[in-house]
Amino acid sequence: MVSTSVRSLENHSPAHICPFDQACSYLEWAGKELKLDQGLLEILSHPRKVVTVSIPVKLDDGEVRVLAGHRVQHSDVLGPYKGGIRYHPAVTLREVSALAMLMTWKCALVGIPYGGAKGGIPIDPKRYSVGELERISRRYISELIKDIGPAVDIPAPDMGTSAREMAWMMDTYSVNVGHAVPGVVTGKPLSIGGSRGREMATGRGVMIVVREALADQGKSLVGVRVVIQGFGNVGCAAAELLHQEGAKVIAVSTGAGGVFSQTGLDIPALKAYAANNHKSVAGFPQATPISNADLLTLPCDVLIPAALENQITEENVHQVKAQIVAEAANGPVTLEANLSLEARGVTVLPDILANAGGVVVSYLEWVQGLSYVFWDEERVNREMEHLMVQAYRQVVQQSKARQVTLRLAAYTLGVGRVAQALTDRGLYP
Ligand SMILES: NC(=O)C1=CN([C@@H]2O[C@H](COP(=O)(O)OP(=O)(O)OC[C@H]3O[C@@H](n4cnc5c(N)ncnc54)[C@H](OP(=O)(O)O)[C@@H]3O)[C@@H](O)[C@H]2O)C=CC1
Ligand SMILES: O=C(O)CCC(=O)C(=O)O
Repeated sequence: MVSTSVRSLENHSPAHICPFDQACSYLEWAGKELKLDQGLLEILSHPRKVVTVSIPVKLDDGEVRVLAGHRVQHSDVLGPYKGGIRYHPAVTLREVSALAMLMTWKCALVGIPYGGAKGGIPIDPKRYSVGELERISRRYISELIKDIGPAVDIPAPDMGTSAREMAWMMDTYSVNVGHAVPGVVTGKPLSIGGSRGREMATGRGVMIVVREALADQGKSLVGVRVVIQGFGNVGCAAAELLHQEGAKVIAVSTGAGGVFSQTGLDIPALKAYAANNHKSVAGFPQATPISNADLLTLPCDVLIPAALENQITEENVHQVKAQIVAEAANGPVTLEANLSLEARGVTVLPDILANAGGVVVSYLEWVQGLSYVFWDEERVNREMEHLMVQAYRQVVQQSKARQVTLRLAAYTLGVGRVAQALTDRGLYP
């Protein structure tokens, strides 16, 4: 019944493309390729649990506002629910449900023992003070106290949240249960059991997967022209690491617009500039301003959407000129646009593979916490790289074996593993 309610909710997605319908379409595509029973697909297209809580918050000026806080738990067939928490004005229950489903396939694909979940609050964090954000985060987690835990559901950062919010959430959970429980969230500060390497992990995973895809085409990262939409946790780390490896990052953007340089941007200087400019890249010297729409259609070798879903659609896909599209964001390319890119021979590195570095290091953080042994950054990066390269290779192998694109290969692996586990556990038929 829960999923019926998710499916019947109105879509308020900005581009009028429903992220949950998109996620279900990708699932149906994989299910068809795997010849899964309709009943099994029906189970997989329904989140197991959907929670929406009210978050009353007293603002600094004395006004009381009641916010909605969502947590969608899609599947726990392979292990505890796992997935980030998003603070963004466009958050809806359907979007969170889509992102929760993607987490399930992602964890299964990279072989970590988790299910999938996601959370979100429809707010623009830039419009709230630090004190207000702390009150919102603490109340949200208090309301979800019975639904989360280190063996039940483990949140992490996503858009608009970071180690700071995870620390507040870990503290609130711990105070409620009466003792410190670092394992209830990942992406925490190092001081309370976070892992070295987590902050850069998603961007590092993107760099690794792009590097492997280029190597399969007989190329290296050196001199490759890269365009990145989004300069937050993921986009900035990807830019920095690709720049370090010799790639030429020619354009990046934030919500307010982007900057472009034909000869390549000085990424360390741009990072420092954005840090002092409210995280915006606008006005960066020695670069030309560019709109987000134009940035997506720049001639380049690698295009990395690292912001929101539904950025490459039927409307603009024919103008995309990249040879490789690496989905650092979740769901940035619609199914129709993906088919169009694939038909033109563009290599699409799908989200559940390309951005899995974050959840992989979250897993390594959880493992370190449970064993009370913490690793140096070199070891974390090595273990992560091993899992990412292994997943990439499995996707390539599946693509060859089934004669399908990397997208369908990744989805058949992720969905197929969850379907197998569901059957083995006796949950189906
Ligand atoms: N954090 C993580 O570990 C992981 C994140 N992801 C995914 O990566 C994506 C980005 O997440 P993350 O980097 O953490 O989020 P952040 O909040 O750290 O950064 C988001 C970036 O995207 C920009 N942005 C927002 N809207 C637009 C827009 N319409 N056009 C261009 N840029 C825009 C923001 O700019 P501004 O500040 O102006 O709004 C900001 O630079 C999301 O899809 C997320 O789900 C996936 C796996 C793990
Ligand atoms: O690190 C995590 O647990 C989740 C990261 C995430 O939300 C994602 O991969 O989309």
